Formats: sequence, C-alpha cells, structure tokens
Amino acid sequence: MSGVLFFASAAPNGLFAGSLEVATAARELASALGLPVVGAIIGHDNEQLAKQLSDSTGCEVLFVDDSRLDQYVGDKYVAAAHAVVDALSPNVVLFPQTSETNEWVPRLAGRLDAALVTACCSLAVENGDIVATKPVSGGAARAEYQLNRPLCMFTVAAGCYDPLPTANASASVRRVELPEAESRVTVLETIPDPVGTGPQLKSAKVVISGGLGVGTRDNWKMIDDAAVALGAGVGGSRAVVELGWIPPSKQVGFSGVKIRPDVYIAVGISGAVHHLAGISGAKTVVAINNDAEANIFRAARFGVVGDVKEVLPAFVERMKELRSH
Ligand SMILES: Cc1cc2nc3c(=O)[nH]c(=O)nc-3n(C[C@H](O)[C@H](O)[C@H](O)COP(=O)(O)OP(=O)(O)OC[C@H]3O[C@@H](n4cnc5c(N)ncnc54)[C@H](O)[C@@H]3O)c2cc1C
Repeated sequence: MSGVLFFASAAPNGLFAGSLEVATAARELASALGLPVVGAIIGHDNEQLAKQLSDSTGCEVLFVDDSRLDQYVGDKYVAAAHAVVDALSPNVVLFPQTSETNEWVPRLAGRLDAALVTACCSLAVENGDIVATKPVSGGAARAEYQLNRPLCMFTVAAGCYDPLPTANASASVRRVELPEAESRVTVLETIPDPVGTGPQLKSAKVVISGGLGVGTRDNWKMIDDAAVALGAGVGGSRAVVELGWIPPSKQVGFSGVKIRPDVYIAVGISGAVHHLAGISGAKTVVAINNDAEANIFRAARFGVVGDVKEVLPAFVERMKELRSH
C-alpha cells in the first residue's frame, strides 16, 4: 500500500477521544494526496475496539491483539507498530499525541528511518508536499515543517481536529501478529490517576480550572465543589501542578492537555500564553481574577474582577439557581 495509516489508542471505556481526531487528520491528508487511508490499533482484547474503529471511520483497520500488550511497555508497542507498518508499507503515519506515543513513536521513527514531527496542530498539502505546523518557543510562534524521507510520521496534538463523524460504513478488520519483542522494562505496579470521579477533562463539556490565585491547597476544595455542582471536569495551570495540588494529567496548556469544552471557567489563572495554548478551542471562556489587567480577560467572553473566595461560591450558587428553573 502507498497510503496514509493512522493509529488509534484505547482508553478505559473504549476508544481514546483523540483517535477520531487523528482519523479526521488522516482522512483530510489522504484525500489531498489522493491516497487510501487505513486505521490501526494495538493492545490486548481489542478486536471489538478495532471493529468499532472500522464502523466509526469506514476504514479498514489492522489490529495487534496480544496478552503481552496488556500493560503498556514502550518496547512492545514499537514492535507491534513496526509489524503493522511492515504489513502495509504506508508513506505517511499519524498517531494521537499522548504520554505513551511521546515515548514510543520517536523510537519507532528511529527504527524505520522515518522523519517525524511531534505535537502537530495542522497538516496540509502544498504542491504535493505535506506541511506540518506546530507551536514552538512555548507557544509564542508557529513553525512549519516539510519532511524529506520516504516515510513521514506525525503525532497530532489533541483538540486540533474535530472527531471524524461516524461513517456507519464498516470495512474489514485484519489481525497482525506481534513478533518476538524483547523488553528491558518490567511493570511492577500500576497507580491509577487519583482524580477520576467527575467528567473526564478531555471530554467534559464544562471545565473549571484553578491557578495560583486559588491561594492554597485547602482552598482547592472550592474548585472541586464547584466542579461537582456544575457537572464539570477539573483542570489547572502548570503552577498548581508543580505545587502538587492536582496531578500532571490535569494540567491544561501547551505542555499539558489541550481541550475544547463548550465552557471553560478559569479561576485565579493569569492567562499566560502557555496556558491559553490549551484552550484555544474552547467555545466560551469565563474568567475570575482579582487583577483587571490579567491576560486571561483577553481570551474571556465573560469576566469577573474579584476575589476567588467571594466570587466563585456566589457564581456556583447562581448557576445552580438558573439550572433548577
Ligand atoms: C515551556 C513552558 C511550557 C508551559 N506550559 C504550561 C502549560 O501547559 N500550562 C500552564 O498553565 N502553564 C504552562 N507554563 C507556565 C506558564 O507560563 C505560567 O507560568 C502559568 O500558567 C501560570 O500559572 P497561574 O496562572 O496559575 O499563576 P500566575 O501567573 O501566578 O497567576 C495567578 C493569577 O491569580 C490571580 N489571583 C491572585 N489571587 C487571587 C484571588 N484571591 N482571587 C482571584 N484571582 C487571584 C492573579 O491576579 C494572577 O492573575 C509553561 C511555561 C513554559 C516556559
């Protein structure tokens, strides 16, 4: 095959949301290049997921299903993806950008002598060449890359493409065997993400995020309580992640998660360019900050200048009242 291959990822309850965003990027690229598009997924007990991916995208899907892939280990994912690429011989391969693909995709690219651009926010075709765009210099500038190898790979940052609309046109799924995969890594223990009860940050329609302006770790309860009252996902700035108030998986921004909720409520967040890079796709931004000059107000449609401790509880009460009518 000469074509575009995209890899999907699994999440605890099905497909990782970014999988269908990458499918959109792959479909657009394949159509601009006049090439076919095929999907792939790696894991264990994932034949149903492969079928789901095929039903959603209408693409043929290759899957590697092996008990040795039950727990994530980079070496084994490299071996599995290598087997899929060998089975197809694509000229372009796309992956969702996740903490796992950040680890194993560069190793796969090295092994296959492929050119790779990570964390792309758009892929276009100009005069027959693929041009990948990504933020650089902490999000202050955008760089364009044109690759010069027969095999080109890209990881696609979350939130940059809309998920591919469901095709309802199932194609075939095909199993690829995992070859012998030596690994120097043994998983001793898996520690689940400690903050995981509310809506997931990436898929929540409403997200409330706190920054240093929340004041103390104890005050963070205000954010959690507001999230429960509003049915919102919880996020935060890098500053509060560094203080250990929330886990790194909840960091919103350039080096954290990029999200596209309907409503993003930024509480005590200054609106640094690195933070705003994570919410450029949010439909409506609401900001609470005691500094009227804070940069977050430039990105906000609604803003309240005031102390978090006074404004947030009143805001939540009012939201509850409005919702009860
Ligand atoms: C390469 C790089 C990558 C980065 N990636 C990220 C990223 O992914 N995500 C991210 O968030 N940051 C990132 N940063 C850090 C970023 O530049 C900022 O330092 C960070 O976002 C600031 O966090 P903050 O808004 O919580 O804190 P601050 O900038 O300190 O802002 C706190 C805000 O709270 C307000 N405030 C204070 N007290 C109150 C009160 N009582 N009531 C109401 N408001 C109050 C203040 O007016 C201020 O605006 C990155 C930096 C670099 C260099």
